[in-house]
Formats: sequence, structure tokens, C-alpha cells
Amino acid sequence: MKDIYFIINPKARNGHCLKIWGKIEAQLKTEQISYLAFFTEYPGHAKKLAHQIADNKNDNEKIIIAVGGDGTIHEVMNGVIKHKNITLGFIPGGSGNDFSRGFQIPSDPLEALEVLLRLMKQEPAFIDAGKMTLEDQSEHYFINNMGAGFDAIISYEVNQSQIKGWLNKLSLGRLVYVYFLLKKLFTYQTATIDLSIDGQKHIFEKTWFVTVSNQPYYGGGMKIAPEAEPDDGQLDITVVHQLARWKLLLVFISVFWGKHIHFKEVKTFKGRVVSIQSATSLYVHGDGEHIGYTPLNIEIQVKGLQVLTRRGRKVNLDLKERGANDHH
Ligand SMILES: Nc1ncnc2c1ncn2[C@@H]1O[C@H](COP(=O)(O)OP(=O)(O)OP(=O)(O)O)[C@@H](O)[C@H]1O
Repeated sequence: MKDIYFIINPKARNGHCLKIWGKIEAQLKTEQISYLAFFTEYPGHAKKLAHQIADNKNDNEKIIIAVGGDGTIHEVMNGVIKHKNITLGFIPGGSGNDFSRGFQIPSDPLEALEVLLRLMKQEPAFIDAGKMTLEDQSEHYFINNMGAGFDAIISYEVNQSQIKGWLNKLSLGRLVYVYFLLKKLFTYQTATIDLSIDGQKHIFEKTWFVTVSNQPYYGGGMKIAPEAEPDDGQLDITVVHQLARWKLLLVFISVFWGKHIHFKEVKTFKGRVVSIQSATSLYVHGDGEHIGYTPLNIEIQVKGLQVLTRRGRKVNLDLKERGANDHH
């Protein structure tokens, strides 16, 4: 017997997620599926709720489905990563939804529900996660990716800003990244970074950012790590350095197709243990949420999570696959 829990962020995509939940709820009633639903009331609440659900001792297997954006699945995952009896699912209700891209969950919420209900009847997939340890020894996990530097400061400013809400209302949420990218492009100070990957040291001068990915997509559909596989026991590292300001725009455009890796200023690696250090502290994000600052260590947690995913599966569903840039 599997118990189904939903954790819903009613504020995701500027409140639109609540309407999405309304549709999901109606469908669950029609199909007479029993479940428990919890709404998040503040940042950090999804993690707490997920932890409480996981901690609640009974012998049933538990499935927790996050309904929201990548920030919501990030929190839910951080709440359960140390528990073994939990399977995670995701219904996209945010503005970015990179988890659903990477794990091949349909963008339409009702289609996503249908897929998840079918996947629940099979064995869940075991996937890797990334564990970040900051200087104060605090631990944070990521399911999609992390980044340090330019991308992290942009995601920090985007999450702080009111403009995201306004643009979301106009269904132009993605433009907010372009706005802050252009705003920071001419003032951002690049840094020398000491990067260690599986004990091998690299020094990168004039570095814009370093990302470490578990799956290809980030920032709302950018294919930052085209080769990343969430179950291959490896993390994919991308470094952008020594790049003229104007050329960063070209890299930014090409990243939607995963073609940025052909620029000589973009370096890619694979590894299991990574450390990032620099003379000045850089902003750090995990799955697009502000985590803190460099220095930090990152370590893969091989097959540390159980998820409902179509990735790597031959599920015979007559539902269309979503593309990298398909939003609705
Ligand atoms: N009730 C709430 N009120 C305010 N903020 C909340 C609430 N519940 C969750 N949050 C916070 O909302 C933030 C954004 O959530 P989420 O990422 O799910 O949606 P989004 O920003 O619309 O989507 P995306 O990250 O995909 O762009 C998270 O940092 C989360 O902690």
C-alpha cells in the first residue's frame, strides 16, 4: 500500500499554481484516489512538511508529490533525502520547471498527474543527488544543479525582485532573467576560481560562473549540461571563463540548444567530488534557490533519491514528449 501526499506551493508562478492544484484535485476526486494535501505557508515550509511526512512512522511506502516550481521540489527533496521510504514526484506549477524537463514529466499538469499515477505502479527510479557543504558545515542538497558566480547572483536578484511577479502575470516570467542578465552584464566582476574535481586542481581566471549539474536543464529551459544523466554516478561541471562581455550574450542564447559547449571559453568536466574556492566570496544557488557563498564542497550522493520519472524508461504513453523550450 502506498500513501500519496501532495505538497503544494500556492504562491508558485505568482499564484497560478493554486489554480493548477484545483484541476489536479478535481481529477483525483474523479478517479477516487485517496491522498493528503498540504499547502506551504512560507519559504522553507515545504522542507519541513516533507520531513514531517517522512518521519511519521508507519510501514506504508510514501509518495510525496511536489506541486510548484523547482524551488518547491528542491525544498521537498531536502526534507526527505535522509529517509529511505520516500518516492518523490513533481507536477510542474512554477515558472521554471526544469525538474519536469530533465525528468521528462509533461508540462501540462493533468498529463503530469496521469504519468505519475502510472509510474507509481512500477518500481521507482533511483537517481543521484548533489550534496553541498558550506564553510559553516551546513549541508544543502540539489536535485537539478548548483551554480556559483554570475548565474547565482542573477537568480538571487530575480527571486528578490517584484518584477518576476509582474512578468509572470503577463506569462513573460522568463524575461526577468534576461532583464537581470543585461543589468549585471556590464558590472559583474569576474573572479579567479580554484576548482578541484576528484582531486585534480584547476585554476580558472576571469571566471563568470561554475555550475554542477545532475540533469541537463536549468534557469527555465537552458541546456547548461547537455550530457548530464541523473543516474550515471557522475556530476557534470561547466565553467565559463575568459569571455568578453558581449560574447556572454551569444553563449546565453546558444545555451538554450546546448551549443554553448562549443565555445572555447566554456569548459566541461565530469566528476564526483568538487570544491569551488575564490579570493572573493561568490553567490551560490542550489536548484535556483539562494544557498550562501563560496567556498564550498560538492559531493555526489549516488542513487540517493527515489523518483517518479519517465527518463530512461520505456513507458508506453501516448502523450507527447516535451521539448527543451516548450513551456505550456
Ligand atoms: N506560501 C508561501 N509564500 C511565499 N513564498 C513561498 C510560499 N511557499 C513557498 N514559498 C517560496 O516560494 C519560492 C518559489 O517557489 P517555486 O520555485 O516553487 O516557484 P516559482 O518561483 O514560481 O517557480 P520556479 O522556481 O520554477 O521559477 C521558494 O523559494 C519557496 O520557498
